[in-house]
Amino acid sequence: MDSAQIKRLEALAGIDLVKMTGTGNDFILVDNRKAGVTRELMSDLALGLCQRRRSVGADGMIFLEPSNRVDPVRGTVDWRWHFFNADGSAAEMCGNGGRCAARYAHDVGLAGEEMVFDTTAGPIRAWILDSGVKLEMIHPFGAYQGVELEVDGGMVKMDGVNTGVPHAVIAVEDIEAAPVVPVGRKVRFAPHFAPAGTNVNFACAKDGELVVRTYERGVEDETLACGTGAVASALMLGPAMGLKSPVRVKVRSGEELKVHFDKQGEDFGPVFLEGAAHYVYSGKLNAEALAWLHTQEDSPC
Ligand SMILES: N[C@@H](CCC[C@H](N)C(=O)O)C(=O)O
Repeated sequence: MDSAQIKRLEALAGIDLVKMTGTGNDFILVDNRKAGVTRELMSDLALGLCQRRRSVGADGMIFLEPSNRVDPVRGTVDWRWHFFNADGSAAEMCGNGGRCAARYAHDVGLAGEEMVFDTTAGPIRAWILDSGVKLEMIHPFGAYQGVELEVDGGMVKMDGVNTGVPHAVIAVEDIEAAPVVPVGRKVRFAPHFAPAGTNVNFACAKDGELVVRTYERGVEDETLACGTGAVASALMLGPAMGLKSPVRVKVRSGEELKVHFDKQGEDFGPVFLEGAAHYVYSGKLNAEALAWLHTQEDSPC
């Protein structure tokens, strides 16, 4: 990133930021009606602010804007988002970010307690509940079973499905010992999934729930939770492991998500994701939060 772009980003100093967490997956949110961040700055702003220890730190950044679209199936769309992973890449959908953004949209008056918002993956219906937020997900697609890939000389078998973003799901016996980062990263970048890549989940059934750990694309690490990953794992492994809808999914933070579906043959029926969405803090952007970008400037040589 050149110094002119960093200056344009620093000129956003003073805009309001909110930090939220959805079961340990954390996000910076911006009400873009007030902030007015232009589309061409969003990815770099996300990259700048999501850096942990040197900036705000988050798994992703979300810009919320009003919408005037009417969806033929889900009706009036209240607002739309631009979602970015911590590495600045745009993602089509995010389950934990979706719950956080829905609560924030409600609180800043972009929507009522029931709403529809637009993502790149399609419109999502959301409900604000006393216990958290519930999302009606997009219709999952592209399900596959039994794909085997060679990783470090051994074969790794996986199922997968797109629940808004692509997910591979690997069943394991011992979730604590699951090689989430070393194997997850190799599967995520495997030529089989190129060019989009995939998120990679490791899951096992324990005490009547599904325990899931996720290597996230765009964060390029294990995160404490992944909503679309919880949904993919519940859909692909839940029934085979004897877990009925709603499947309770325990994520790496130790918190729980609920996945509702109605599997009839190949069809999953309407799919819902339910869980917590909490505020962490609200503040104003300080230009110094982007200071670390200066050390990343393109070198002339
Ligand atoms: N954490 C999210 C998924 C965010 C997008 C993902 N990293 C991707 O690029 O596919 C969730 O809760 O679903």
